[in-house]
Amino acid sequence: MMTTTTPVKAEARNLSFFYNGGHNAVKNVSMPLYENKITALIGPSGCGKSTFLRCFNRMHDLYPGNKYDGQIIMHPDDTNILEKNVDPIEVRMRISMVFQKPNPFPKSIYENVAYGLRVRGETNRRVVDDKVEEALKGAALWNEVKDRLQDLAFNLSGGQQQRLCIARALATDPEIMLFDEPTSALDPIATANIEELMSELRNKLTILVVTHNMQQAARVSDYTAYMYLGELIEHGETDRIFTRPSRKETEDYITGKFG
Ligand SMILES: Nc1ncnc2c1ncn2[C@@H]1O[C@H](COP(=O)(O)OP(=O)(O)OP(=O)(O)O)[C@@H](O)[C@H]1O
Repeated sequence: MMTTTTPVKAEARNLSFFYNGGHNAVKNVSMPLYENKITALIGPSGCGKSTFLRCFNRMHDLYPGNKYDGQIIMHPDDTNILEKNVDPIEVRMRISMVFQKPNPFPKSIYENVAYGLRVRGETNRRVVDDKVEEALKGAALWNEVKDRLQDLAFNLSGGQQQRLCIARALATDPEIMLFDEPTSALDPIATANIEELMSELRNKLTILVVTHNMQQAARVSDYTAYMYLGELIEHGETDRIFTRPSRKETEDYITGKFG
């Protein structure tokens, strides 16, 4: 049984985010990500789920004029990853991201997975080989690609490409993985594979996943957060959120009366 003593891996503290021009897409959100747990973010289109998720790996830094307010604290080191003096590249090694559509680089399967290690400056061939193998195994793709590591990544199926992107994200040993609607471009079988993989990955890292699919949130997550108009309406254990939500807005959304 889960208890309130579950360790917190990271937490948003009074986090707000403003897009260039001032649009306030995330409003004063405080929320924990429990360690070795999957937290699902649900809510109607445009409520700020992706914006919130992208704060965790400083994706918004890539566009000038965007502004964060508040903190995202990583534990156990208590680093506020939004601090100006924290290197966003390092943050992205610790907190990696998998996107909605598989987005492999126009490189070989091997080089896709080795990418983060090369960025880190790893040149030892043996070390890179081992890491690539480990990451592909971690992403349940090794058996399918071990004899064709030099093939172009684009030759893989959509579901394989998404697992390759997970392997690429795993290669730098992240502590947290962010998934932004990771299965919305995939068929039901590839979706089931990714969901199973997420459940396994939870044993070694912490996951935050945005999903439109409430069945998916109920199936894969330990905690669920419901967002609306940039605000966090409710956060709690998934079983409770889906059976006994404490806010009327959450109930209306999950029962399909709204959104
Ligand atoms: N690059 C951007 N510049 C300005 N506003 C943006 C930008 N991206 C998103 N927004 C706005 O921020 C708000 C939140 O968008 P966001 O994509 O985070 O919502 P979402 O809940 O993930 O939606 P969806 O489920 O449709 O993906 C929306 O009002 C959106 O129009």
